[in-house]
Amino acid sequence: MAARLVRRWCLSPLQVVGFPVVQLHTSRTMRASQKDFENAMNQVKLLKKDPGNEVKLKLYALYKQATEGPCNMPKPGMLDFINKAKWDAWNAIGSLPKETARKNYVDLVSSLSPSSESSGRVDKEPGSESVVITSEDGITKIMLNRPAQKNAITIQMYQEILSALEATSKDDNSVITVLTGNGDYYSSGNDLTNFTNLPPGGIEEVAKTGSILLRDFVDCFIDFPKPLIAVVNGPAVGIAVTLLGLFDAVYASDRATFHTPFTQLGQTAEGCSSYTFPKIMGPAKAIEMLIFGKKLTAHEACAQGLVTEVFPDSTFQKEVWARLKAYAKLPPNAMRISKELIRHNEKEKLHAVNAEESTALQGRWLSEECMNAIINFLSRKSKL
Ligand SMILES: CCCCC/C=C/CC(=O)SCCNC(=O)CCNC(=O)[C@H](O)C(C)(C)COP(=O)(O)OP(=O)(O)OC[C@H]1O[C@@H](n2cnc3c(N)ncnc32)[C@H](O)[C@@H]1OP(=O)(O)O
Repeated sequence: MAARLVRRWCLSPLQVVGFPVVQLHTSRTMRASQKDFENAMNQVKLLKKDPGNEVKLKLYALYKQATEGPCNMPKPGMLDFINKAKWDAWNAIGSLPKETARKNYVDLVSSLSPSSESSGRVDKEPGSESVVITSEDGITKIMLNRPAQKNAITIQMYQEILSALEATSKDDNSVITVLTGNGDYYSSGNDLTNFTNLPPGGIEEVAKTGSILLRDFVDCFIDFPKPLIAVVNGPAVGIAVTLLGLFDAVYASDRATFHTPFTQLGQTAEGCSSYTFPKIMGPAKAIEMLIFGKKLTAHEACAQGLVTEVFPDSTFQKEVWARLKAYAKLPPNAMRISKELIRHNEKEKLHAVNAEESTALQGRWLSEECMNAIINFLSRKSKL
């Protein structure tokens, strides 16, 4: 769903909002600035990189102000996420004169033009896939690969990770499996735009299918039969943190942080963390994280038992991969049977917890608290 949203924006923000270009040819007396405005609109279509939702909302708002004046449209409903974010952006401009809006639009587009694009941030993506799966020396590496979006997990990525885990659990050449992130983040958790592209069944359908996918996804971690290691290369948020309670070892860079801002998002714990976190760190510390959204440093998470070991960022990759290569040479069947012995008594409980958490979230995703939080994120009124 997120990919679809981005693709829609990438075509052109103006195509998304459905404006016919001819609408702009209005007055001969405004031709000079009108021409700049039209050129700017064409430049937007030629942008090589998606400028991001915040900029696109600004462009949209300035475009509307420049062509129609102040926003006097009725406010879209709560569930109409995208139109509500656009309405908010346009309405926030107030009574800015049309000509100023036109000039601001032209200036903003020029700051995004190809020359400034080339001096901007470059994504270091080794491939275009959002999840990259590689196998070497008995190690299957599942790497989240959306560094520009802080490795936020889209619906498609959940499905790809799930399929990769299923395949690697049956692959005799794969001894240990690693989940990691490309770029500065491990993962910013669930992609918040997963909830914004509404199917015909509306938000209820999104919540229902999301809850089923979440349950299947987490079940796969509960049942994974071989050693599962998290290589936490940077900050982790939401589901990227909670799942760690189901891993067999968690190695973290000292740059990593661990944040579960569920309450702030109007949401509740998932990934079995309502059970694993109190068990790992005791209820008092688990509640600080899962209810109050306290962010832990890597060393704090290690002291609480969520992280196995912390490494200096400068040597993190080298040290961790050297260790994992050695572990992958250990007898695989002995490791698998030991894991089964350690984990099997908990499995039934974990599946029941996962089912409960997924059902609770289905309800949360329909709540006003959650919708407001997502709208706020999309319109960038607040950051965590
Ligand atoms: C099947 C469904 C299962 C659902 C399971 C439910 C899980 C619950 C959770 O995981 S809750 C956690 C959700 N995550 C968040 O709330 C994090 C939101 N992101 C942020 O707060 C910030 O982006 C940040 C703190 C992670 C990083 O801030 P920073 O200022 O360093 O960077 P930017 O904000 O500019 O981010 C760069 C671009 O990345 C996009 N992005 C980052 N995280 C997400 C995300 N979780 N969802 C969607 N998009 C995300 C961000 O929008 C920027 O994109 P842009 O350049 O296009 O604006």
